[in-house]
Amino acid sequence: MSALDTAIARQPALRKPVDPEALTIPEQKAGARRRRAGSGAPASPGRFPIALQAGASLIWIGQAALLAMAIGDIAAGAGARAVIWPAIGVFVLGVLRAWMDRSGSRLAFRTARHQLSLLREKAVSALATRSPLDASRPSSGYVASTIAEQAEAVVPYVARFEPLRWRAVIVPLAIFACVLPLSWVAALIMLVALPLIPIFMALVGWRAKEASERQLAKMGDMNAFLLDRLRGLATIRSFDAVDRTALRLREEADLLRRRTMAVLRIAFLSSAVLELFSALGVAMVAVYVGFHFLGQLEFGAWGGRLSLAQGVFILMLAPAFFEPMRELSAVWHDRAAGVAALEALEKVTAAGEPVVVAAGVPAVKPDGRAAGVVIDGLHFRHAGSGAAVTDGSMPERKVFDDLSLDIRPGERVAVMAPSGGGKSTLLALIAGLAVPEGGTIRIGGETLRPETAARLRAGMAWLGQTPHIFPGTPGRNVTLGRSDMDEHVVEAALGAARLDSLAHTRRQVVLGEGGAGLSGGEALRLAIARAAAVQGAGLVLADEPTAHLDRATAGEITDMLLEISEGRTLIVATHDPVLASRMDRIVMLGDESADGRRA
Ligand SMILES: Nc1ncnc2c1ncn2[C@@H]1O[C@H](COP(=O)(O)OP(=O)(O)OP(=O)(O)O)[C@@H](O)[C@H]1O
Repeated sequence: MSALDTAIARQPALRKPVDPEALTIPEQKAGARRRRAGSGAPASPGRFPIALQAGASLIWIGQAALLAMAIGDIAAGAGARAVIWPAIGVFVLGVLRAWMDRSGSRLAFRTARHQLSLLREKAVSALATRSPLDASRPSSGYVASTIAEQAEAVVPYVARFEPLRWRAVIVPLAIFACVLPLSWVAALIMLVALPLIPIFMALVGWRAKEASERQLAKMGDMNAFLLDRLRGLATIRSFDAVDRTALRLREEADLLRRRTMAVLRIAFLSSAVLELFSALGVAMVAVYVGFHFLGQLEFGAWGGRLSLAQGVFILMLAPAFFEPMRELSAVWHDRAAGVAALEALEKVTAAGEPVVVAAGVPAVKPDGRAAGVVIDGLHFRHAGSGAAVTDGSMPERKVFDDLSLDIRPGERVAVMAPSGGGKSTLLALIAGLAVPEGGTIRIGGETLRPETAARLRAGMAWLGQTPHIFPGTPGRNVTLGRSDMDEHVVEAALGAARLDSLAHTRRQVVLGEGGAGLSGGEALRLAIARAAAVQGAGLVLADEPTAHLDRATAGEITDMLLEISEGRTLIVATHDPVLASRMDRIVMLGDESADGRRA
C-alpha cells in the first residue's frame, strides 16, 4: 500500500477489500453507477430468538391455568396441600419463562449488533471504493453522523421491535383461542378492543416516522454544518462572521430541539392512546366476568355458567392479551428511528463513481524501479458532466478526448495547462482514483486494471494539492497508521523534508486537525515526507506542490521534490513556470505535440 496521500490512506478497502458485493470492477462502470450496494439490509434477529421470546410469553397461559385451578380448589374447600403441585408448576414454569426471555433477548441483541457491524462495514467499504473525484459523495459530516450515531438506531429496531412485532401477533391469538371456548363474550370484547390499538398506532406512527426522519435529517445537517464551520474557522474569523455563525448555529440547534420535542410529543401521545385502549379492554372483560358471577349477565358462556376458576383464568389472561401490543407501542419509535437509520445507511452505501479496484487483490511490496507511464487514447468525463447533454442544457464536457502521453522511466515531467485543463484529473487517473471511459494507462509496462491497481498503487507516492494533516505527531502523520513502517524510515523521510528539527522539538506535540500549528510550507514538507516514506515507490505524483507558496519556499519544496524523486519517475501538475523549468520535460495538456523536451 502506498502513501497516495490521505485520499487513499483513508480508504482501507483499497488495502483490504471487505465485501466483494460492495466493490467495483471498472469494466462494469456503467452498471456500477446504477447498482445500489446497500439494498436488502437485514432487519430481523432471526427465528430462534423470536420463538424464544414468544414462547416465554405463552408460558404465562400455563401459569394462569395452574393459578386459577388452585384458587378454584381453595374456594371449593380443598386444603392447602391441594395447591402445592400447582405452586411448584407455577414456579418451574416461571424459571423456564425467565430463562427463555433472557436468552431470546440476549440472542436478539447480539444478532442486531452483528448486523449493524456488517451494515457499517458495507457502508465504509462502499465509500472507500468511491472515487475522491465523485462530487456526489455524501458530506463527511453526514457520513460520520449516519455511520457512528444514527446507525445505532438499528439495534433497538432489530433486537426489540422485531421480536415484539411477532409476539403481538402470536400471543393474542393463543390467548383468544384459550378464552373463546370458555366465554364468547370475553373473547368478543378482546377482539373488538384489540384492533383499535393498531389503528391508532398506525395513525400516530405515520406522524412519528415523518417527525423522526425530519429530526435525523436535521441532526445530519447540523453535523455537516458544524464540521464545515469548524474547518473554516480561520476564514470566519477573518471575515468577522463569528457572531453571524454563532447565531446561525443557535437557530440550527433550536430547530433540532423543536424537531426532537415533536418526536417525543408523538411518542408520549401514542403511549397514552394505547394505554387507554388496553385499560378499557381489560376493564370491560373484568366488568363482564364480575356481573356474570353476580348473575346479572348470564349469557356469554356457551349456555352455561363460568366457574370461579374459569372466570379467574379469563381475568388473568386479559391483561396478557393486551400486553404485547402495549409493549410494542412503547418501542414504536424504535421502528421509526430504525427504518430511517437503515434508509440513511443505504444512501451512504449507494454506489457512485468507483476507483479502479478489484476485490481480494493484495498489495505487494514494490521493487522501487522507476516506472514509465504510457497513456494511450485516454477518454474521460466527470460524472454528471455528460448527463446534462440529454436535456440540452449544457454542452458535453470531456476532460480528455483521446489523450496520449509517453513518460519514460526516471523522467521528470511537468504537466501544465490553464486552470480547469485537467492536470489534477490526469494524476488521479494515473493513480486509479477514477475510471476512464476509454483508453489505457500502462505503468511500468503493466496496464492499470482492477487486478493490477493495488500492486501498481503500492509503487506510487502522492503529493496532494492540499495535504490533510491529521491531529497527531509529525511522525504519525507520516506513518498514517501503517504499523509496519520502520521508525528509521520515518526519521529519514522527515529528514528529507527538512522536518527533523520540528519533529524533534514537537515529538510529543500533537498537531491540530487540518495542520493547525504548521505553516503552509511545513504542511507541504510533511506531505513530502509522506511521499519519501513510501519505500520502493517508482513513481511520484505531485499536484501543484508549490501553489500558494512564496518564491523562496517554493524553491525549497522544488529542491526537496527533486531530491526525493531521485531515481524515480516524477509527474508534477503545476502552474509554476520556475518549477516546470527544473523538470526534464514540460507537457502542455491539449497540446501534447508541443512538449518542451529539455536536455
Ligand atoms: N470532482 C469533479 N466533478 C466534476 N467535475 C470536476 C471534478 N473535478 C474537476 N472537475 C472539472 O474537470 C475539469 C478539470 O479539472 P482539474 O481539477 O483536473 O483541472 P486542473 O487543471 O487541475 O485545474 P487547476 O489548475 O485549477 O487545479 C474542470 O473543468 C473541473 O471543473
